[in-house]
Parts: sequence; C-alpha cells; structure tokens
Amino acid sequence: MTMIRVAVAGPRGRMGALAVEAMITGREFLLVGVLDRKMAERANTLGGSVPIYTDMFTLADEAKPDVLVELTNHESVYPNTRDAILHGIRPVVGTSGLTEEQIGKLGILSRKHGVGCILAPNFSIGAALLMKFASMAVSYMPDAEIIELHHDGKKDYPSGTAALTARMMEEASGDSGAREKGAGRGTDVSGIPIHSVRLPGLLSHQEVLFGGEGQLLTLRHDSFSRQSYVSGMVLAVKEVMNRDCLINGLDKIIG
Ligand SMILES: NC(=O)C1=CN([C@@H]2O[C@H](COP(=O)(O)OP(=O)(O)OC[C@H]3O[C@@H](n4cnc5c(N)ncnc54)[C@H](O)[C@@H]3O)[C@@H](O)[C@H]2O)C=CC1
Ligand SMILES: O=C(O)C1=N[C@H](C(=O)O)C[C@H](O)C1
Repeated sequence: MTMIRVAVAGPRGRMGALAVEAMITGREFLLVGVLDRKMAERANTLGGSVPIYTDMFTLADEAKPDVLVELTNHESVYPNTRDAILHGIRPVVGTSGLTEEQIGKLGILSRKHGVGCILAPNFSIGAALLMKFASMAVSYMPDAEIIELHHDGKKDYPSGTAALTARMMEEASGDSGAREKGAGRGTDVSGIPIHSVRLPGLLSHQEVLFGGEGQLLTLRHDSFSRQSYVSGMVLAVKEVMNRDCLINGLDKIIG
C-alpha cells in the first residue's frame, strides 16, 4: 500500500493536535512533518520523531508531503494554502475565514498547477448535510437567517460553516442579496444575516431558520465533540489525492 505523505499546519492547536493524532494512527498516512510558527516541543510529542518546520520551502524540500492539512487561523490560512499549491502540495483546508476573493484566487492557482485543494470549513458529516438541506429548503422558503454558536475560544466570525451555508443557499436560489429585510442585523453573507454567539460551554452549533406565513422551519446541527471532525478530515485527505482543482465544501465529496 502506498502511504499518503501528510504534513499538518497548526499542530499545537485544538484541531491541529487532533489532525496529528489522526495522521499518526491512520494506516494509510505517513505524517512527514508539521508546520508551526516556532520550534515548540509540544508539536512533537505525539509522534516522538515528527520533524517541525517553520517555513513551507524547507517543509516541501525535506519532508516532501503529498498533502498539507491546514488548521491555523484566518490570517495564516491564505498564504499557507497558496504556498502549498505553489510547491505542488495538495491542501486540505479546515481553517475558516478565507474571503470570497481568496477562494477565487486559490481556485485559479489550483487549476493552473493541477494541484487538488479541498476547502472544508466543517469536516463533520452532519454539518455537510445541514448545508445540503438548507440549499434545498431555501427555494421554497427564501426568508432565512443563520445562528451559529461556538465556544468562547473561537476568534473569527461569522463561522466558516455559516458563511459556506449562506453561499450555498444563494447559489441554490440564484437570489443574490434579495433578502433585504435582514439588512443591518448580524453579518450579511450572500444576503443572509448570520448571528454569531460565543459562550463557554458551547462547542460548535448551527441553526438555519426559515420563516413563512404562520410557520417556522428550523434545521440544526450540533458538534458535541471534536471527534465529529475526524472521519471527514480523513476522507478529505484521501480524496484530495484524486483531484486536480479546488473543491469548496465536504458536501461535494460525500456523494
Ligand atoms: N473544518 C473543521 O471541521 C473545523 C475547523 N476549525 C477551524 O480550524 C481553525 C483552527 O481552530 P482551533 O484548532 O480551534 O484553533 P487554535 O487557536 O486552537 O489553533 C490554531 C493554531 O494555529 C497556529 N498557527 C497560527 N498561525 C500559524 C502559522 N502561520 N503556521 C503554523 N501554525 C500557525 C497557532 O499557533 C495555534 O496553535 C479555525 O479556523 C477554526 O475555525 C475548527 C474546528 C473544526
Ligand atoms: O472554531 C471552531 O471551533 C469551528 N470552526 C469552524 C467554523 O468556523 O465553521 C467549524 C466548526 O464550526 C468549529
């Protein structure tokens, strides 16, 4: 069996540590390095002998990863993903916060170099299904708002999950920005207001509310544990090996 050579960016983070563990324990993967902001021992403990790199050039040159699992923050995600593609490393991006413009540029770069790239702001199957169901419902019930609720350690808003849900709903309805009733409340993405809650005790939760005359449809997904992300992450790392362009959303690869 040919193993997939994987590197993880952000290995000391909550998600990065989970990715390091998944890549070490998965029999199909060989964790060949981690990309950190600094040389820090904690990044090395799980594997014992996983090299730490602080720049993409040396990582690409010495560790020769096939795939980079990107789990840093909204500031680092774009340069890391761009540089990985330029080095022929396929990014699997779990980090949230890429702008539409950045996603567009990455799409062009990915196609130009024939290097697959999967953006999955949410690796959980339930969230992918929620996005699909919301895209179906919006054609029938166009008045919709999103509430995303997260732990108080989450720095960015709106969540990547909520932003992708809104964009998919816009794509499905072909109704760009037509829902002016929500203007000024929450963060507007594709004309859909997104309300962001950050509280201790929460992990990751999202509701999409559809209002109609005398009725309300609520679609809700809850992640109670970060284990909910592991199987989707593993799937994306395998699947990106078969791709030569950018895929935006786990829903596009779960069939
Ligand atoms: N796709 C998904 O299913 C999920 C995605 N996320 C997203 O993943 C990202 C990370 O989340 P957490 O792990 O909770 O955050 P965290 O704050 O615990 O970890 C981020 C780590 O990235 C490191 N980092 C920042 N810039 C870096 C760089 N240039 N190179 C290497 N490392 C760098 C930081 O030092 C930190 O250790 C966030 O954008 C979050 O929204 C979180 C949960 C699930
Ligand atoms: O920071 C988090 O925790 C999460 N971030 C992602 C997002 O922004 O959507 C995915 C999930 O919601 C957890």
